[in-house]
Amino acid sequence: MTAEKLDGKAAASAIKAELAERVAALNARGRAPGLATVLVGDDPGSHSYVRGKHRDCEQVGIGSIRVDLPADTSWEELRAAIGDLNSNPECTGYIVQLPLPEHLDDNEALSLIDPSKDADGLHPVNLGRLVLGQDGPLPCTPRGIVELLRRNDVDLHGAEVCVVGRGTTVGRPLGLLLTRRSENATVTLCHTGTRDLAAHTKRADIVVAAAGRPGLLTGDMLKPGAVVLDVGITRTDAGLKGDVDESAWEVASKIAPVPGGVGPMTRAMLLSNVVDRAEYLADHPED
Ligand SMILES: Nc1nc2c(c(=O)[nH]1)N[C@@H](CN(C=O)c1ccc(C(=O)N[C@@H](CCC(=O)O)C(=O)O)cc1)CN2
Ligand SMILES: [Mg+2]
Repeated sequence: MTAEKLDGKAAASAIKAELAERVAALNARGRAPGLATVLVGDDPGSHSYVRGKHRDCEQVGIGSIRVDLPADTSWEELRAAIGDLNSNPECTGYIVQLPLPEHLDDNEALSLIDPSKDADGLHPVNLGRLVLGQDGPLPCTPRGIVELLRRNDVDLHGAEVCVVGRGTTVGRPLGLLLTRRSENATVTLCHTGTRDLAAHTKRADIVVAAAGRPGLLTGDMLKPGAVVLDVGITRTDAGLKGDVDESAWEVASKIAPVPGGVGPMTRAMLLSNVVDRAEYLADHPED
């Protein structure tokens, strides 16, 4: 068996075309959305993701604001930059690019964002809303995974899903999303403390590899015909490496690879969160 590719690039382009129409309608109503990014430091990966986010905004007609701060930014300076965006009416949503440099705490920074402008769905209030099953912005990678599966007719209802990785941007919120009544999957959340990882992955209909360990998931760890989503991105001298080993292609039925799988969906879902929020504000001007 050679697995079929779950093409995140193609799905993201289709989503962006849909969003461009919604943005044009918002602009015509005088309710233009505006996304801002806050980037601290010189990490080349983060710079490339932020560049991509601004390019995406331009493609769909969303105005964007870029706040780049040096690696030695103090906590007070970061707090001031976030405060400025909280009160800037041209910014309807924004993100703080993660990870921040060592001396700044990611979670403390996220908690300073006005939850109503949290385009990443990572503010504690919005993660709490996800726990409670209330509407709100969803973290972009988990939302992108569910959307990529939906657009490729992969049924989640009753499916056994094994998520490898318990980080706050992917694994943990993905577990919450997949176990909502609307998705109805059964989730096993594995991590570095899991005793026998293969025993869990082998039972799963769908495996999401988000551990950041290149080649971790091999074909012999999969049930034949399983659907696999690779979310681990590691930059090596030989290029980008995902968590999924080549051998998985001979066992799985579908694979979302790195690059070209979940990554482009993460970017498209950020735009979706911004447009969803701008439409809500257009319909509820009193908020
Ligand atoms: N504030 C946030 N920080 C981070 C998030 C996030 O959702 N919000 N996720 C990741 C980084 N990220 C977006 O910020 C992201 C990662 C990867 C891609 C992507 O398109 N990947 C490509 C490969 C790109 C490459 O060449 O490096 C792919 O998989 O095809 C987009 C966004 C951590 N930080
Ligand atoms: Mg830090």
